[in-house]
Amino acid sequence: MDQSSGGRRLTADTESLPVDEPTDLVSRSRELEDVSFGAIVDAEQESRILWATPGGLEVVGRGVAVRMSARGPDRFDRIREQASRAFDALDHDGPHVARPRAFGGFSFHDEHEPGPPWTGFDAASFVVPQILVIRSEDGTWLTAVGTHPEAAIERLERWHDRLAALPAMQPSGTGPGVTSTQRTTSPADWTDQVEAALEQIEQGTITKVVLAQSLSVTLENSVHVPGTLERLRRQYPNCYRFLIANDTGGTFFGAPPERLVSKRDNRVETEALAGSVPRGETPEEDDAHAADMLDSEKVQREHGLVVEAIRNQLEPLASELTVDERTIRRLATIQHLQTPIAATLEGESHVLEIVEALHPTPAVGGVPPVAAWETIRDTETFDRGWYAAPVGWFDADGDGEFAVGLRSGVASDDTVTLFAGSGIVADSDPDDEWDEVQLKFRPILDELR
Ligand SMILES: C=C(O[C@H]1C=CC=C(C(=O)O)[C@@H]1O)C(=O)O
Repeated sequence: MDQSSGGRRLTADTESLPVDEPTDLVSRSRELEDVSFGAIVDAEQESRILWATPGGLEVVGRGVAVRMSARGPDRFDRIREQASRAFDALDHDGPHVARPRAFGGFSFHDEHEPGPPWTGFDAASFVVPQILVIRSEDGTWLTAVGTHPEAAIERLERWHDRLAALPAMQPSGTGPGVTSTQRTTSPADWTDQVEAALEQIEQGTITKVVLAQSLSVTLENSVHVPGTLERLRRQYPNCYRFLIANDTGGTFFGAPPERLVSKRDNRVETEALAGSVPRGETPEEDDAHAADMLDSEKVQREHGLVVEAIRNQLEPLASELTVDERTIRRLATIQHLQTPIAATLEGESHVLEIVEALHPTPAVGGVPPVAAWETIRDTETFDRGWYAAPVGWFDADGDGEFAVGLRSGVASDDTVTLFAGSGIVADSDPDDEWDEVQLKFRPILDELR
């Protein structure tokens, strides 16, 4: 079975596919002349993905060879079970860089029920696309995935011809224009929310919580997400870029600065990214803001909580763990405090196990995690959906890479809903935190204007 429209659905509650039935995924690859990635994902009502890393890997995918989805607290395990059914008998003929991967992500919390603007975004959902174009230092590759060799080869050849007919370059265009914006949280509500969180911090229920806001942006014209991402690439070249479009019309996209995890064999790299100051108008002003952040006891404490939580989560899985020096991460509109963290895994782990262990770090959740989540749930008046949650890919070996879905928005029709948050610790000032959240809306908002 190899349906062009839906692919095989491996949902957690589908009992018709026995757990141990090997599925026979076949993939075939061939090298390509360069093609326009934007043009490949420029389709409507079809599942599409785009993934690009600061390290230089870029992937676009179309169609669904296999779909995996799950809900509930064991959603990470359920996806892994479905992945092993899909990938165990994989027959890939092509270089390693061109291998098939499953792309997707998770909602922030496992209680998530998809509804507008998150229609079609389950608590966990991944696809192995039927067509992948992969660009890296090893060249540009086209990979076709099917359920038997003839189908994969036929698809490969058909798409090779089709891509040759596409423009090699596509203009990235201009923003669609903003008609109006609507906040979920007024400045007065925000002050109340932050003060209530500060009270909880004083009482000792929590030490840190990341509170977020959402901003619904009504557009003059519908947004062209691939073009928006191309413009974001120029502004934020050292950030991830992603697009996940499901076949019901919703597209989650963004340019997050934060890596949740990358895993290759037994090597894991992650980071703590927390603490923010604006960019300055001049290099001197930039440096002064950065120096303020380095000197701030409050920011150091806020950041330290993230480093400690990541260390505690990774240590039981690692034979060696290194925490690097804190540095300044400078982006076009904001600067952050960043600590790279790396580990060698003790045994064999799937990247999804690491994702599960780390998410949510206190850079997007809080300390302690359960009480912080309760504060988020009781405070925020909107659904975080996939905002601030893991988004990325894994392969048949259990390797993969995930970013944190920040500096992001979900687009449908003429609306994009943006999300941004900020870490609240003792001594946080509601007005400063408000300003910080507005800065974090800017990457996407600036490209929509
Ligand atoms: C929660 C967000 O940012 C996180 C990442 C970097 C700095 C952060 C901060 O300083 O609060 C946040 O932890 C967001 O962008 O919505």
